[in-house]
Amino acid sequence: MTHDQDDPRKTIALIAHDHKKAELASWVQRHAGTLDRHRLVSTETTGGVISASVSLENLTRVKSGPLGGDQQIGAMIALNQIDLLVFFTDPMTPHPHDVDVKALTRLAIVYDIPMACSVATADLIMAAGFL
Ligand SMILES: O=C(CO)COP(=O)(O)O
Repeated sequence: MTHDQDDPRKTIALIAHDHKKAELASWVQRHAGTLDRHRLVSTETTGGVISASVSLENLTRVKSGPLGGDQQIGAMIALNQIDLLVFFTDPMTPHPHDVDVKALTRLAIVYDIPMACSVATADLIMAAGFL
């Protein structure tokens, strides 16, 4: 995904662990009008669940998280191509790709981009008028 400096749209990464995908899909549904004015990028399975519940013009998908998708999004953050990370993590379930999850959230902090790991924080970012 290219990042055109003259394009006023932001790029938002949307990711959720399996037990949080429904929550993310309903959050996206609630904010679809605003979100779809921007570029959206999602890991494969998350993007599928979102697309099944809400139709979005601007959603592209990278690989599934455990197959490298989290690292793809992390690389985009390192290239300054992501403005907001909405990543609903599941703190109750172990994940085989936990190191990738940690690397992704770490890079969001390193590059100081807003990151929401829960509905409450994601709602606050929307209420702040960030998008
Ligand atoms: O595993 C993920 C985040 O760590 C998300 O990947 P999927 O959207 O493919 O399930």
